[in-house]
Amino acid sequence: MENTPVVEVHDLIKTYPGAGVRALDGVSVAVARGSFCAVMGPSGSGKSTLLHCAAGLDRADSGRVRLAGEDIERLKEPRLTEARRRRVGFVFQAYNLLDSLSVWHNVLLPQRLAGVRADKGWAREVIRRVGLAGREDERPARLSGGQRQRVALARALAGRPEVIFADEPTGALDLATGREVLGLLREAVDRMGTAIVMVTHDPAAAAWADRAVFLADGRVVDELTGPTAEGIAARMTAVSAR
Ligand SMILES: Nc1ncnc2c1ncn2[C@@H]1O[C@H](COP(=O)(O)OP(=O)(O)OP(=O)(O)O)[C@@H](O)[C@H]1O
Repeated sequence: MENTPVVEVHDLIKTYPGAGVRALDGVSVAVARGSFCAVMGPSGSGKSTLLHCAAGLDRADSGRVRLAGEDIERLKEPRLTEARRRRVGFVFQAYNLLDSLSVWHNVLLPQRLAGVRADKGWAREVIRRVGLAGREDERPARLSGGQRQRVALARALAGRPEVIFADEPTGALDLATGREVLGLLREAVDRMGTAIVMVTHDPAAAAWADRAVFLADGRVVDELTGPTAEGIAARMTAVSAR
């Protein structure tokens, strides 16, 4: 079990209704437990579609999706939602916090929705780890972009997911704030053993990952292990010129 990839997709094909081209055209990727994988590629190459299908937020037309060894493409609702809530955390570019709730209640919301008893001690700990101890009662609207993304990360970590899917998590942040958030994602991998799959356009952000996978026209066309920002930028130029 320990050696099973935390995310494994095989030969995913997806076409959106009405769209002529395949958003995913036979994608296979495996992400090791406790590792950090960046997904890169030109606009429209299928990055978000891959993330959504791998996380069980959307269904591919065909292919296999395994989360922590469980075949999720066969699961019907509500079991798919349950599997997602049990195994997966999400961080989005737009934070997706509820302004009507405090930081504390935003962090606990996924567990409330799942109807499971929240681990409040752990929630306090992850809020501390993202640097927001003492801000639990505040509303997200009063926080900066970087602080809101820290709340979103605490919310993702509070359920002890095996993997966090992050879609452009630093896309709305300035450089320095983005770096702080990437440092926290890296810490979640190194200290908590959470795997992260992160879609990004930014080579400097992808360089925080252990591995970068490159998509073009719905296919995996390249990958780099132990990537540097320069190495990634060079590959991106090559991929975009295809
Ligand atoms: N809801 C949708 N309906 C129709 N077509 C879609 C939909 N979502 C994505 N597509 C198409 O699928 C392809 C892949 O899109 P996707 O958003 O996955 O790419 P991406 O690499 O994440 O792009 P970006 O970097 O611009 O976010 C594109 O051709 C896009 O136009």
